Amino acid sequence: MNEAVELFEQLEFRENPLYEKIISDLLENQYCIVENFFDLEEVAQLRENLLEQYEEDCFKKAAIGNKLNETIEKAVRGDFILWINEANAFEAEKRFFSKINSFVEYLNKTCFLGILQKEFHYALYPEGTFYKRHLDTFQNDDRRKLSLVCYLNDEDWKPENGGELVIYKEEHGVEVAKTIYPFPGRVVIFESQLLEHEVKPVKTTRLSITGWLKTR
Ligand SMILES: O=C(O)CCC(=O)C(=O)O
Ligand SMILES: [Fe+2]
Repeated sequence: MNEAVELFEQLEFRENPLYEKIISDLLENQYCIVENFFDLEEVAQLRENLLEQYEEDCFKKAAIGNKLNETIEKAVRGDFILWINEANAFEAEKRFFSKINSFVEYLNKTCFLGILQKEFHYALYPEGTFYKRHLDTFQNDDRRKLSLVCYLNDEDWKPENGGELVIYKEEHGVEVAKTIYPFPGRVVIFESQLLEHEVKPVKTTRLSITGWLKTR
């Protein structure tokens, strides 16, 4: 790289307190909860996009495993998903990706994680559905490094609605369960290959975007 450009890039780098907090939480706990990563206006627009496409029948029953190993298994997960294509994204989705991309760029500058790819899908859990305890990595694919879940529920979403995310992790040799409610605007980030987790049965339709930051 040209020296002037390199110097400019160094000068341009600004420490971001929010991203630094996420990174230190991830290093310490393997997961991190970020409140208001998206504001309620952004959440409302993404929710609208989700529901419109759901009503147009664009969603499909989520499967277990990747495309080489696809089995629909209602006993394991009951959500419906739609992959989001960044190349022909709606306005709200473009803003979503620009926030995600800025975070990824920061990660790559500061953590050498080598995130080169990402994939995100909308998810809708109808009443009565759940996702049993699992790890977000497939037998034939270990490229997923970080899982991100962005909740798109309504502002008046209540804990009685169920659908908590429970993350299982080891602390001082014992397993502890961390219960995380899907409040709107909240984003949960965790190490895809390390932390098992589940979605408890949902009592009211539960909306989210889930995605993975991947190497290669
Ligand atoms: O929606 C959540 O809280 C977690 C979803 C999940 O574990 C997954 O899609 O792999
Ligand atoms: Fe998962």
